[in-house]
Amino acid sequence: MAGKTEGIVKSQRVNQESEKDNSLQEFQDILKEAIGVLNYPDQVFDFIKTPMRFLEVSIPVQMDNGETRMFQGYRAQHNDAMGPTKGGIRFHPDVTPEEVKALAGWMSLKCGITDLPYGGAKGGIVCDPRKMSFPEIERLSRGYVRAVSQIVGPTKDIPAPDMYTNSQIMAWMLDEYYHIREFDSPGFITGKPLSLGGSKGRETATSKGVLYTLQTVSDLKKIPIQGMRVIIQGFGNVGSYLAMYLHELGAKVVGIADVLGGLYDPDGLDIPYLLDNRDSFGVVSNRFKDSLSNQELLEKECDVLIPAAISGVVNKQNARRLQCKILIEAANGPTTKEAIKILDEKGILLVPDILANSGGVIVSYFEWCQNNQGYYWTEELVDQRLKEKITVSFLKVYHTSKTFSVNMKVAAYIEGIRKVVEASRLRGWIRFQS
Ligand SMILES: NC(=O)C1=CN([C@@H]2O[C@H](COP(=O)(O)OP(=O)(O)OC[C@H]3O[C@@H](n4cnc5c(N)ncnc54)[C@H](O)[C@@H]3O)[C@@H](O)[C@H]2O)C=CC1
Ligand SMILES: O=C(O)CCC(=O)C(=O)O
Repeated sequence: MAGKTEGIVKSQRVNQESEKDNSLQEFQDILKEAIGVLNYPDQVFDFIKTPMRFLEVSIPVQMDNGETRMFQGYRAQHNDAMGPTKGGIRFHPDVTPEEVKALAGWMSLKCGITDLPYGGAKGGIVCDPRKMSFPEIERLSRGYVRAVSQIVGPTKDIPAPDMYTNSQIMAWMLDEYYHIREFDSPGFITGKPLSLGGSKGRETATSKGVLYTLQTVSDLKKIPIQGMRVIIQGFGNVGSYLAMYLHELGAKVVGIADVLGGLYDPDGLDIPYLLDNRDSFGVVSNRFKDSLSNQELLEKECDVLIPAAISGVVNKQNARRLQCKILIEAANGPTTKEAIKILDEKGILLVPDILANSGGVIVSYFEWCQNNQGYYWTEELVDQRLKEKITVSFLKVYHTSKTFSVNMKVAAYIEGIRKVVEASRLRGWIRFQS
């Protein structure tokens, strides 16, 4: 085993589970607070607190042993006033209807903040892809598309990757959709492989977006990225590319974690080595001997803490012990509302998920535009437009937080809600005096 990382780090085989998933309640509580700041009537809260459409499906899948197993799947469409709905599909054993509904609501706000012509959606399947063969995952992916095909489509609801799904799964889903609809539009799904109409830069878009928000914060707070000590929880699509970019820019990535535990080195981890040795599910910590748990890692000293895995990991149990100056939410919903209050008291700046991780959906939008045009952009153009859009969105939210004297979380909700409500009012779906 080579590199600086040898012998220093490791983790217990502790799967750091979040508190019981409370995402929908979290979404609704902050929604209510932001609607109060905007002085909108209570009916606005009732209008957007839950998705306008929610589909639950049972998917029969033939397993490799010949038996049929049933899987539960969901698709939530939060609000389509701004355009077709948009959002990823998550494969995870802990997926619940409430979580999918919250994730769809967050997508609406994310699209509102970033000015995308979409509403929010999200899908999920209760499964553990780490324990399935590729043919089983393919049959499940195709079965999901058959089950939800009535409500999705390039002008209705456009799926994409999320946790434990990737471009190969998008390719199977696209192929299945073609069989069902006989409508050859690659714009049915984004995050596809390049050879099937994917966009350059989508694979790295979410991590690039997080990086650009961090660069803006670094300028505002005068903390240079060079030498910045960063801890990242999650070493999958988002966390691993982010670690690589930060490492290349001279930051010291002192900690990373995956589902099995955390690795820590105050002198900086050997990121290229870890990238070369992680498996296809973003796990690398099992290559090292135990010394540190995933939970302990979050509490280590650093300048910037970036949860990039699951929800609820920063909560009232550990928030007081955090030692970072800035927390950037790359995952969806990693910080509970009680924890956000504690971070406010401690003077820790939180950059919220619906802003920080919006790079993924921004480049998904670019992919959909390219599919609709049939004209494909260079990686430089994608990157330049992503940087521009996410930086403008960041500054808008930052300005709103100052105008209303609220934290960045509430400010981001305010910006998202404004757009969803404006589009809904113009359509005549909701009426009120303001
Ligand atoms: N992929 C994308 O484009 C976007 C992803 N996100 C969010 O970012 C987060 C990560 O997504 P991806 O990187 O795509 O997922 P991924 O499936 O590529 O990687 C997930 C990573 O999290 C780790 N992990 C899983 N459970 C964990 C736990 N209990 N404790 C610590 N680590 C754990 C895994 O070991 C893996 O390293 C999710 O919250 C997702 O919703 C948000 C916007 C877009
Ligand atoms: O790329 C997309 O359309 C959606 C990505 C996503 O699911 C998210 O931002 O949480």
